Amino acid sequence: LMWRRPKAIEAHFKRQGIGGPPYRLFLGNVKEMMSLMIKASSQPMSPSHNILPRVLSFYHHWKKAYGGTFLVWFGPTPRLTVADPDLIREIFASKSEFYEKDESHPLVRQLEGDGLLSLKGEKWALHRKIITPTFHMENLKVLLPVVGKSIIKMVENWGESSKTEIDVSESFQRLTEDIITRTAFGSSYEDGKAVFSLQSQQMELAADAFRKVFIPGYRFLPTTKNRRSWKLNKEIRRSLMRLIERREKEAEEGGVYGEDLLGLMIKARAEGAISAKDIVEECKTFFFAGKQTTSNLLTWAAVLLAMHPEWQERARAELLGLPDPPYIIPSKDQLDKLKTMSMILNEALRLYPPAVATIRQAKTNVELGGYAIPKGMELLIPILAVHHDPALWGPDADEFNPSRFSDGVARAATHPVAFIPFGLGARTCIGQSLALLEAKLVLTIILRRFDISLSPAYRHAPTVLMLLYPQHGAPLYFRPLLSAPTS
Ligand code: HEM
Repeated sequence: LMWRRPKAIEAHFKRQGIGGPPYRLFLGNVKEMMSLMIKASSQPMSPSHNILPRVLSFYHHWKKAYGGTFLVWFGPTPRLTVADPDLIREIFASKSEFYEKDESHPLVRQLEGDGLLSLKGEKWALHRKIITPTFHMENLKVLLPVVGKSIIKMVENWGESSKTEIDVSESFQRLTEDIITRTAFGSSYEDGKAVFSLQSQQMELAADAFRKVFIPGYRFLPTTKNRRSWKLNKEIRRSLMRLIERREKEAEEGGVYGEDLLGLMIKARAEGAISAKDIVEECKTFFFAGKQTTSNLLTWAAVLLAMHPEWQERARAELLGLPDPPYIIPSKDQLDKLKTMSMILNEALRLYPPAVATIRQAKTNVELGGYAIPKGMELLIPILAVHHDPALWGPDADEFNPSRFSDGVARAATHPVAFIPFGLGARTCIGQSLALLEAKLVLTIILRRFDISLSPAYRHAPTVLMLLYPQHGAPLYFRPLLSAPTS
């Protein structure tokens, strides 16, 4: 009980040499955090990659006074920030049995679904086991030609005038939505598309509500938007249930369930392992976890290539090694060999990680790198801050330099756990290889056809609303290359 009292918690950590901004009644440090954030996002920044002060302004601000590990109050909830890679390794990997996911905000929960991202314990382990084969290499391989076609369709009318301005953050969202639909629903792509289009509307409503999260009780008011959201939810559930039943019948008749997410889960349901509601929630989770993350990576990668033409040239030069004719969609093996492309994507993930932070909760009293952490304590891992730390990455930490990855990910920094865009350990991102393969394919197809540059309308303003995204969009110019493939 003692841990519930702010002064006692502050004293507990003070004794261990950990400070932080002082607790204030009810709001904790939320007021200061909000004003730091509002100030940081009130205007675009210079086109530099030193984005920590703008994106995680509270961490940047208090780190100067209290060091990298400090106590901060999200209202009545204390969180300990942990940016030391040795401690991060303990939390995610070597002592992960002492930590679990935190309870997410009900609005976030509604967005992300009650699936793999938030499940705990045995239920999580079971679902992870059922779902993992969705991402087996064989499945990804057959996905590539189909995905390649959607990408080519996307860029088909980009080069109509000599300079076409495209807001890539929107185009990439539509594309990743298409890809995640194929991964999740396989042969039922068309029906899946209808479900995910409802889910997309639902996400927009929830994101809107999320912005108003500081109005207590807001989501319980029967406002027009909330009523729409309830209706959407019901519709999503109903159409998914219909789809599940149809696929079940097909499987009974044909004997195959399919290796897509839906097929694997329907099989598990037939074996009595999971319920229909579990399937609905996992579909939501996939949509949430797979769509925005990957489209944000693609957006920042395209912006970085536009800002750094010398790396654009190097990436394009590497593509000359792919077999002719260039409009044939490259295979997984060919994409795996694109070393410069991998380095560029890693550097994009380092400087602009779509997931800027994550949280864990101590399941028991536990010792973390010499600190005594009380049961229930929340730990905030500021992924973005770790990725920008000069102590790990050197004095050029804020510069775009893909070469730092030339000897592999583990050797890019002074510590192998300095690079964690997909998390680490048992709860590492399940979609990592899909995301990277997808990103490589998209960039390959684009770089072969276009020169990318910033539109004069582009304003550099990375910001965070759950994920890292460009506050004012990402308008870029795509100039067709003379030798671009014609098909
Ligand atoms: C560039 C793209 C992506 C990034 C940066 C990313 C990032 C992450 C991170 C950091 C985590 C760990 C969260 C934590 O430890 O608290 C995670 C977990 C997860 N990701 Fe991704 N992700 C990406 C793409 C995808 C895709 C394409 C999918 C699905 C198709 C996906 C599905 C998931 C799921 C289901 C989990 C939870 C895994 C578990 O707890 O067992 N992600 N992701």
